[in-house]
Order: sequence, then C-alpha cells, then structure tokens
Amino acid sequence: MTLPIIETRNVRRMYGAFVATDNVDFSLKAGERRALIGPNGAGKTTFLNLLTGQVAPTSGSVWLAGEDVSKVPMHRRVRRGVARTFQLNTLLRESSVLENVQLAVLEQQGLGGRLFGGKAAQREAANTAMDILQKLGMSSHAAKRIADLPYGRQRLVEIAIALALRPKVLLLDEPAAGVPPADSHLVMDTIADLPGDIAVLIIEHDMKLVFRFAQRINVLVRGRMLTEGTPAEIAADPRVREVYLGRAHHA
Ligand SMILES: Nc1ncnc2c1ncn2[C@@H]1O[C@H](COP(=O)(O)OP(=O)(O)OP(=O)(O)O)[C@@H](O)[C@H]1O
Repeated sequence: MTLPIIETRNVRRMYGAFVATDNVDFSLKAGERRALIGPNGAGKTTFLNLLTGQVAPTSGSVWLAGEDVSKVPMHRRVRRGVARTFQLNTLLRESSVLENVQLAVLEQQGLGGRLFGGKAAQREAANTAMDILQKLGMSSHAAKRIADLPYGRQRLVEIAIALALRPKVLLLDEPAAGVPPADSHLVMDTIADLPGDIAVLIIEHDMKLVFRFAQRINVLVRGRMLTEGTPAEIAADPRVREVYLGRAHHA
C-alpha cells in the first residue's frame, strides 16, 4: 500500500476575490519525481506555499502521510518532513557553505537557538553537513564563503540546506532560476541524484530539466490543475501546448 506522502483535497486559496488556487486535488507518493509547470502567474508558488503551510487554504485540506495538516504551522510541517527551497537565494552570504548547512542541521535537531551550547552537537552537525555536501559533490567548496561561490553552486547549497532538514518531501521552487546555462548541468545532475526515498516536487521553467527529471508532470493554469501525465503525454497534449508550451517560448 503506497499512501500519498503529501496530498491536497479540493484545496482553494483566494486573495480577495481572486482565486489563486482553484479546488486542486493533488497527491505525491514516497520517492516520486514530479514537476509542476504552468504559465507565469498560474499559481505554482502559491500551491507550494499551501503544501508548506506558508499560506493557509481558504477551503479544502492538505494531508501529510494520511494526516490533515491544514492547520499545522509551517515550522511543524518542516519537522514532519516537508522542506522547500525558494525562487531566490536565501543564504547567509558572509558565512561559509559548511556553516550554512550546519545551521540547518542544528535547526532540524531543535538546537538552532543554542548558539553557545554543545560543542559536541556543533561538531556532529558539522559532520552531518559535510556528509550532505559530499553527496552533492560540494565538499571541496565547504570552507568557501557563499559570496565567493558561483551562483549555480549557491543554488546547490540551498538544496543541501533542505536536505539537512531530513525531508520526506522536498519542494524545489525554480532551482535553476538565474543559473547560467554553462552551470545548469550542476543543478540538473544534483536533482537527478537526490536520494530515492524522498518525494520531490519541482517547479521549473526550464523544460529540459523538467523532462529529464520528472516521472509525471502536473500542469497548472489560472489556479486550476489542467492535467497530469507522463512527460510524453504532457508533450503530446495540445491543450498544454496551447496554454503553456506555446507561451513559454515568449516568457
Ligand atoms: N499575497 C498575495 N496577495 C495577492 N495576490 C497574490 C498573492 N500571492 C500571489 N498572488 C497572485 O496569485 C497569482 C499566482 O501567483 P503565483 O506566484 O503563485 O504564480 P506562479 O505560477 O508561481 O508564477 P511565476 O511563474 O511567475 O512565479 C498571481 O496573479 C499573483 O499576483
């Protein structure tokens, strides 16, 4: 029995009279690789925010491992295994790569606020952070300041931070945004190699990345889920071409 790890039922989000998310049913199983695409302003980020708890549903519900978490705040959903990255860089630029990831490890352990306590905990967190960086091929950059790192690698640090939270579900919001084409393979390879037990949902405008990575793709248009299918089905769907792929060339 594979229960969805994360699910929405008839979820709706209004901003005043504007419907940003229009009665969406969605579910993701453990280890799935899924992409969410749609034109600019379709409501992709809002939908991600509904999953994390950053935005509350106007109606409908969000479920995590079979439990209604619609009223569970974001920090507690993180504890239960929902991690995300953001469209924009949110790193501590003057700190090292290792320090950034180590901080996330300590947060995950509930030790984030204890700045002066627990040398052993600090050391252990540094080891865990180093393991994560190694898996992402980033160990040789561990001591570098974020500010001195190429942008593509900065995006990988954000993924490392999300992994430090030991997620069951990883939500990636445009992980390749702003990364120069010469470095985008770094992001692509990292995402392709993420641990198989983590369910991954990616919002991405780069169709090469989407089609390489996703087992299934959801298409969101004006807050509504237009369709869901395999990459081949989505590529062949004339409605998708009309509303999304056609316009994406001009985006
Ligand atoms: N806090 C808010 N208040 C009012 N309107 C909002 C708010 N957040 C989002 N919206 C509106 O909801 C719609 C969907 O926005 P959202 O950012 O979710 O779309 P998106 O698909 O992620 O877009 P993009 O691809 O450009 O990032 C937009 O029209 C946006 O203006």
